[in-house]
Amino acid sequence: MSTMDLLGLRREQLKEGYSVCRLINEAVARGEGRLTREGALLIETGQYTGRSPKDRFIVRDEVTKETVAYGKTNLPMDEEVYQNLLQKTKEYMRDKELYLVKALAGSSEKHALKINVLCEDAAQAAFSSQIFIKDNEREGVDADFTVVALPNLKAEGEKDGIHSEAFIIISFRDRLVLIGGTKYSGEIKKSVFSVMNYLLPEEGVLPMHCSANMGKDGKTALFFGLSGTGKTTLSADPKRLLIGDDEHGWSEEGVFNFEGGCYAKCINLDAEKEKEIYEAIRFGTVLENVVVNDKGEADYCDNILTENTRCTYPLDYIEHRVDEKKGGHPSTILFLTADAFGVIPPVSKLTREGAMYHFMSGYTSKLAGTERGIVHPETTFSALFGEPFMPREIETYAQLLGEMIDAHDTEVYLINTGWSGGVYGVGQRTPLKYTRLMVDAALNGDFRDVEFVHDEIFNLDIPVKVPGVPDEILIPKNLWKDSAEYEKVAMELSGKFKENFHRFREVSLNITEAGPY
Ligand SMILES: Nc1ncnc2c1ncn2[C@@H]1O[C@H](COP(=O)(O)OP(=O)(O)O)[C@@H](O)[C@H]1O
Ligand SMILES: C=C(OP(=O)(O)O)C(=O)O
Ligand SMILES: [Mn+2]
Repeated sequence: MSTMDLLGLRREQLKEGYSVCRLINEAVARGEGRLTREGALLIETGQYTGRSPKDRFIVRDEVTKETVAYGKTNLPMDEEVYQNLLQKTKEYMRDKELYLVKALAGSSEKHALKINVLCEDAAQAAFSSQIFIKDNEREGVDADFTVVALPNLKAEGEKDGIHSEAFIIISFRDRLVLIGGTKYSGEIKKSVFSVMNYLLPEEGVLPMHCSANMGKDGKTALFFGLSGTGKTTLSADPKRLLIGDDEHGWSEEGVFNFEGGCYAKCINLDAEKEKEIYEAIRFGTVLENVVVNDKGEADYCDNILTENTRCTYPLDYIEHRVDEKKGGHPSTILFLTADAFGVIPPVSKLTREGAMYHFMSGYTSKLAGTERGIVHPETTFSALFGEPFMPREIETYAQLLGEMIDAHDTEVYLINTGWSGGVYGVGQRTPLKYTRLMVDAALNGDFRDVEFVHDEIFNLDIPVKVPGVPDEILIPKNLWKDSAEYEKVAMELSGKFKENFHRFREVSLNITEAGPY
């Protein structure tokens, strides 16, 4: 059965081939949003201003029951519950017109997925056109995967066998994503990401929650990190060319972006410190939950609606970019972590085993806003720096990374973009300008001739010099007033690492021993 038939849709219901300009005009005419002084489309998403992991399900079927790592992050949904919500979705759409956005997930000819996004809101259709790779020339309505985004369709929680009025359901059998009850656009992009992350390992491709850019020398760098750790901010660098800010695949040909646009945070956005992003906010950009006054002026410091304010713009709004959205095999990988305890060094070099250890651990903090219910930084171990988006067993991805970094001699660093010197609330987040200098040093090869000191708690090698950065901030202990307190907090965190790593029983001793002592 075709997806159109499965959804009970007739071709006349679909508004297809609309330009972004037209979608934005319609969004304004329909009262979904308004234009800011810079011409960006501002929308408010209401109750849901971040992702809702408890409402995201993968339908359990004959194939997924063997291949999806069901559990706390990949919540199973029974066929019956799915059929009921599919039926509700069909009824809801019966007499509606929907925007059809044809797009590609993946800038690789070989590994791209043809996707259709069906939206009830013009604003979400504009978002989808900007975040994905446009594929307007494609004829017909067939696609490899379809996403249906119906923010105004609310489920009935327990009565429907789910937890709230929101649902994000992925069916791999029907090649369908159903989203209802939430207007947060991040759900659309991250569900397509999850789909790619399930499909690609079967093609021998490693899907990654990372940003990517390229130096003037043509060398590619990847920045892995959970939300809020700096993927988007650090990869938008005028000295380098941006490939993408969030989702990439690593294949036999190199690195490719899944997307055609970026989804940047706007909170405290500063015209000088984050110039590239600031200047990307103009006509065609979709702003979510930013506070804008009657004159159309944005106040990026206002977090009254959420800490997780966002802007979406196509990659070509960034001046320094790689139009093909592809790069070679990465020379350097940076794992970004936001340590809320202030004990992880701001930059350290990882051995091959250390890289595997930290990739599987994915230690960081969940920062406020991106997930429902997170108000303060909360310690978490999110394997692969993106566990919520990875449907398969962690080891599947880790093994692929190991093979890739071996084959391409990739150097790996751990960068703490979080707090340094004292527990959360006391210390301050490492200043962005210093993190940028540490990233520069790693990417320029400046650490090749520098001495390293060994961190005796975390088993990390810390460079003693970074051009432009005061030496003393490189060693966390220096920033603590009370070194006994430092030791106590560091040992506690080291214990958490070990406790977490117990989940990986099959892993080789070399990798386990590359973690904290
Ligand atoms: N040292 C730092 N490194 C990176 N980002 C920082 C730093 N200090 C503060 N920030 C802020 O943290 C946020 C990082 O978010 P972002 O780059 O969107 O992360 P991601 O893309 O990984 O979700 C930005 O708002 C940025 O201004
Ligand atoms: C969009 C999200 O993530 P990121 O901040 O990594 O882009 C998200 O987690 O909803
Ligand atoms: Mn980002």
